[in-house]
Amino acid sequence: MIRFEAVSKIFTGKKNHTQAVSQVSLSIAQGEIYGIIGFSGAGKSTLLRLVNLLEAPTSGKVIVGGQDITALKPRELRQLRRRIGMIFQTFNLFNARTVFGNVAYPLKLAGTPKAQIKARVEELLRFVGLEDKADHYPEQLSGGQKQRVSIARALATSPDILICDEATSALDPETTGEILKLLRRINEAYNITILLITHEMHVIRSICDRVAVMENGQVIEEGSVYDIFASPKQPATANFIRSVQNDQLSPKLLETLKSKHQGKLYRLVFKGGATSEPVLSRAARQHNVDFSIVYGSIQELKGQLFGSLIVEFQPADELASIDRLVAQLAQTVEVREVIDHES
Ligand SMILES: Nc1ncnc2c1ncn2[C@@H]1O[C@H](COP(=O)(O)OP(=O)(O)OP(=O)(O)O)[C@@H](O)[C@H]1O
Repeated sequence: MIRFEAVSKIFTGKKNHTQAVSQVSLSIAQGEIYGIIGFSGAGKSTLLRLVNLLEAPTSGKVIVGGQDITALKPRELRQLRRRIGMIFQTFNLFNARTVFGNVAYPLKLAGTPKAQIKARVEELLRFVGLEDKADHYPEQLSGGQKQRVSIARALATSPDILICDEATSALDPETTGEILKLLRRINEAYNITILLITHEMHVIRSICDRVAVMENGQVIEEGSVYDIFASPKQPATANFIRSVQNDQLSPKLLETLKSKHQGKLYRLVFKGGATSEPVLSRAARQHNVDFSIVYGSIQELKGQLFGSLIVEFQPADELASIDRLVAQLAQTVEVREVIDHES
């Protein structure tokens, strides 16, 4: 379906050159959900943009559906782009157009008759669960709803490939889960090949079939999600996976922590906006629970903060409810009780 053959991309500036993609060879089968991971600057976005020729390769071939796209004429390229939908972290909706207008846009460009546009847009809005929002403007929608609109727009011309550039990175955990479910449904219903880049390992874990790891413009490792996670071969892959998971405690450390803290231990994973809110102290006060932070880390990845804390909860008085506290926290952060081993 998509094949990169020894593809390189060099950006040439006035003073210096940047080799963003270096001799990449990869094959992505039709109907696969394929993830690309790697640290910032590894070349992921550039590789993605080569698939619809938003960037042209400096050398090598990009074959899509059996066609070498670098050899296409402008008209053929426009046709190719109709077969490839793309969604972004920032949604990239037209703010001055309604939801209907946004989804209809690519069909208008393709010269589709009005009645067909109406039927197709209504079908797509039903598919993404936004049939009642056709007349709304993007600013009236939540992040998750905006991403649904951009997905409907990307699907308008019935593409066989959907490219997702950090599509869930601006969303909270629950909305991320819903969008991932939708992507899975699209993949199954239409047999669309999905190529995505993300720095969120749980995205890879929950929907991808295979994954490639990039470093310095090269694909250093590639394989099934299970193999890459369970037994990374390259030290850089292991390093990347550890750094973004950042939450595996060694059994020895866990044992030490549990021996020092008799109360219930919970792991809280904060991401995005939740890292700057006093969610923990507020909820603990409300439910009369004392907490102490046992272990934790905060890291920055692609400009976003990710925090992982292990906290001990103890009732402050007879009105305390740890269960209610946990239920409240679970609305904004991931919460799980720390048991004997961590998976
Ligand atoms: N248009 C451009 N002009 C010059 N250099 C560029 C351009 N686009 C990307 N680069 C450079 O190419 C390299 C790879 O960038 P790319 O955005 O593909 O990486 P990435 O893995 O997607 O990173 P991130 O996760 O931060 O988006 C970087 O060194 C970047 O600065």
